[in-house]
Amino acid sequence: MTDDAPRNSGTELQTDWFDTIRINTPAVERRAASLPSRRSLKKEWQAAWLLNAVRCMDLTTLSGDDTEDRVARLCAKARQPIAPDLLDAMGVSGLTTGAVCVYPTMVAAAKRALRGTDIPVASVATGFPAGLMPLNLRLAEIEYARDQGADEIDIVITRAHVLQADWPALYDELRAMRQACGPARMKAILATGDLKSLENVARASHVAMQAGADWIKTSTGKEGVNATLTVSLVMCRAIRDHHDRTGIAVGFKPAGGLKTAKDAIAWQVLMREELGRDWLRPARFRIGASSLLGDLERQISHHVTGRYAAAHRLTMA
Ligand SMILES: O=C[C@H](O)COP(=O)(O)O
Repeated sequence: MTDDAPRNSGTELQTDWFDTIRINTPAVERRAASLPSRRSLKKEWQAAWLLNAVRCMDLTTLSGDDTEDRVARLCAKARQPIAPDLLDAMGVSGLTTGAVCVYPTMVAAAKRALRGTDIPVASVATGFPAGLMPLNLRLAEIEYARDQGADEIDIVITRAHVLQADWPALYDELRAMRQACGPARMKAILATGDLKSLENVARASHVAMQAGADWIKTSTGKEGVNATLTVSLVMCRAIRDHHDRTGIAVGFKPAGGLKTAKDAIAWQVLMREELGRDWLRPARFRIGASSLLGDLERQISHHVTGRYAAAHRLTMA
């Protein structure tokens, strides 16, 4: 999969774009809650959205007991996420996931396992998930992952800069990370569950985009609260505002807790309603998930065969 979105070269820090932002939290929460039911998808349309969720997925393993064998199995799944007979029945071929996402020391194994495909390898870095390491070491970790062959780097921001409203510190740090990424694209993980308010989510989103993040991502998956439709709505509106001001299209990645096909549909409805069809492509939308693929397979199998396949029939992620 070639990523056709131009890089986000960033802008100067522009705090006036967000420092007076106020968010009507109840209204945002009501809008977010309405999203899952906003589109009653007909059967064949629902199957198309399920397939789209697969091609936009960063198939992820970020566990302390990860091994090269597990990464190789994950990559085999990324190459063929849905059984060929099911795809044939739908007239689809060549479906892969959007990327594979691993720890830096697993990047080389992932690159080997994906040889011959154009599936990108994403690597977390910068002291994932807390990010509390000296900056020089965080930058070195980015460089290590890049040199191992990572095509995308998922960095984590320093939450304290947001909680203390130290926007220059956050911007400068993200600029340095963007520089360390070199040719690799940068996703900025905002760890929204740690940011205390929706205003802070919006502000951190703007600073990350101004600093040159190619995507903004909700969560590491390790916070107490990870991706929600409410924070995702706020981030998508920030993306839209940034695009209106600059013409730069920054991508969005919800991560952490997306487990079911219903989740995958709900977030795609959000993207369609808030940002439009162009944001339903892997270049601008990724779902960070370690177990979502299993339910997508089940639902796709049900769409094709009319029954739920037994677990052993599906090579779950
Ligand atoms: O993107 C990375 C997340 O850790 C995935 O979270 P999950 O394991 O809840 O799917």
